[in-house]
Amino acid sequence: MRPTVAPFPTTRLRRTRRTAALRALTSETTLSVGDLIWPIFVRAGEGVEEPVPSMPGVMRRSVDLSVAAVKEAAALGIPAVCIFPYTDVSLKTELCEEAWNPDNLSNRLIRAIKADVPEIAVMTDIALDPYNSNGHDGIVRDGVIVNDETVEALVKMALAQAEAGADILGPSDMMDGRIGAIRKALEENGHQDVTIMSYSAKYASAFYGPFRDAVGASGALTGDKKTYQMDPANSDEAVRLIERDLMEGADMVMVKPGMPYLDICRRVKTEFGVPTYAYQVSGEYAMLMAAIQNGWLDHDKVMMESLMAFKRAGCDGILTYFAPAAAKILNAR
Ligand SMILES: NCc1[nH]cc(CCC(=O)O)c1CC(=O)O
Repeated sequence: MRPTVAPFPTTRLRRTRRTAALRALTSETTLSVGDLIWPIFVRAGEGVEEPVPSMPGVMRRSVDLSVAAVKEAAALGIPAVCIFPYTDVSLKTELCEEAWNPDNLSNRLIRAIKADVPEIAVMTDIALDPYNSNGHDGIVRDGVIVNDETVEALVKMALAQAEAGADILGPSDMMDGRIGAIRKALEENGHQDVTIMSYSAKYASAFYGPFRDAVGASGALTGDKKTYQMDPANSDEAVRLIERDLMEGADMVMVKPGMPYLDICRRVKTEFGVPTYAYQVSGEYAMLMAAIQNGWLDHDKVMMESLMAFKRAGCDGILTYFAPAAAKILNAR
């Protein structure tokens, strides 16, 4: 499509920008509460709420207070939350067994939410990093992140989460073959209606730093994640990964990080037309909040503009730490 423009002054593009009513009529994209997925951090204890220093406004909460927060999110109309556990170092091992413990923090929170706030969709994270003494998303053998053995572990993790009642599984590990293996296991174990949102195009990014603080994985990580996460230079490879994951049984696909990768979002939506999501990650949030706290950017305006940009780029939804704040503004309109 090529928009046509007659020569000035026949066309004056400012005409449709003159009033709020005309701007509303010509607005091409909408952002609504239904587009938001809220990532939350859960920790052990009861009645505990502690701030994540590198993510101003973001908390780690114990299961009871997480449920209360999720209840508020549901009341705001937010359709989904995504759970990330802050795991005590004593539970981290080289084989990451805690990842598929039916009673680990994350699985306990899934059950608690499903019991108290059944209407909200619960999304999970499938990767070994919160449980790995090496801080990697996969099992490490002789310094190598081994693919196939990791996939077996991820399948066990996925089944435990489905068993706990998760609605959306989110494999974020970037191993090869994991979507197919998880889909097959779900089909074989009576979980045919559980959806998978694959972190298909996940880049080896410097923007995940604050998240690794939030889940307590920063100290543990040796080296980087470049042998499994993508090279930020690549775009064609993202298209191959998306197609591969769709063929293996992903229902929804994700691009991550978000703002620096909107070209990838647009390309994925245009080429496949599937439910497409982006993750506005911890570093993007921290970057905006740091400028906001310095008085250099306006919180509400920059938050809403950044979220609208995802919609304009073709995303159907956004994982964002701003979800409750954005929902409040959208509901007040
Ligand atoms: N595999 C774990 C995972 N799931 C989501 C994020 C990052 C989220 C964020 O930065 O907000 C990460 C970190 C990583 O891959 O190192």
